[in-house]
Amino acid sequence: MFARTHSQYWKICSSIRQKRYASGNQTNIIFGANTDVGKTVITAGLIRASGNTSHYVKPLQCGGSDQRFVEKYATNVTSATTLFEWETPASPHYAARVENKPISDEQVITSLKDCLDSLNSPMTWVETAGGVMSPSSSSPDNNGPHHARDKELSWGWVPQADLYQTFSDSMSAVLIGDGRLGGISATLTALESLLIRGYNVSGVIVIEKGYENQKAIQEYASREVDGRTATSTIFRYPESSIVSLPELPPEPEPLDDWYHSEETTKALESFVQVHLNQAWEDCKSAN
Ligand SMILES: C[C@@H]1NC(=O)N[C@@H]1CCCCCC(=O)O
Repeated sequence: MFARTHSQYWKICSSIRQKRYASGNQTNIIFGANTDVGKTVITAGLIRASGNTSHYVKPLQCGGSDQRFVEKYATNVTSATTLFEWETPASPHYAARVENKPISDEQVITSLKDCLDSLNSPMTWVETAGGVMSPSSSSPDNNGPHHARDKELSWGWVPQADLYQTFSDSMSAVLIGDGRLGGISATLTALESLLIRGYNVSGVIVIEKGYENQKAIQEYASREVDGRTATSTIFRYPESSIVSLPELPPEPEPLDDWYHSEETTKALESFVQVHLNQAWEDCKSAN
């Protein structure tokens, strides 16, 4: 299943890799352990922490506008773009069907590639929609044997981890974990889904909700596997790879104080400066 998706876009992928490495640009892809875990809040925080030359891209948006949130809270963002949007706040495959607005895998990948080619920035942040295995947008053109399909309509889709797999070795992945009860399992499941697809996962960031989920994820990743710690096989810097952020204030309170707090600022700045940059070097040298 994965090999087919990969080979389908292989040519596009190679050209992306060559161009991105040649220009020294770094592209990060943000995945979530689930929807509503704080992907956009953290992406805006990472952009705030990464200086003045960051671009934000949201390929699929269903209801609301994460782009507007990023523009509001990360005022240093150089550009923010949404590629495809639907009004229905639901899974992209469902929103596409109910609004009769199909977008195929190929359209998403080609449009994202064109967008990345047009940006000349040291740092780009691509935010996925929902969780790692949440569906892509559906389309009658998504009709390969690997597409999940509705029998009557035949508008197929793939999990987003498969959709973006073509970028797995040209982007550095960051997983936003789930701080809720049940979030340890959701985060570890999402992490494994990314790793088996070959993504370079540079770290996991969790907004805590009173359950110390980050600690459990770090403990699990640090256990011994075949005489080595699991963390050392996944993350180069185990201590700084799995990061926790303080609980968010209750809605609709603004997030300015949360972003300005020492705990949030320090955690995100060190993640961007030390960890992500190193992860990116690793990603480059592996190619
Ligand atoms: C509704 C939200 N809007 C958006 O742009 N992303 C979210 C999509 C959530 C998809 C969840 C599908 C699932 O995994 O069940």
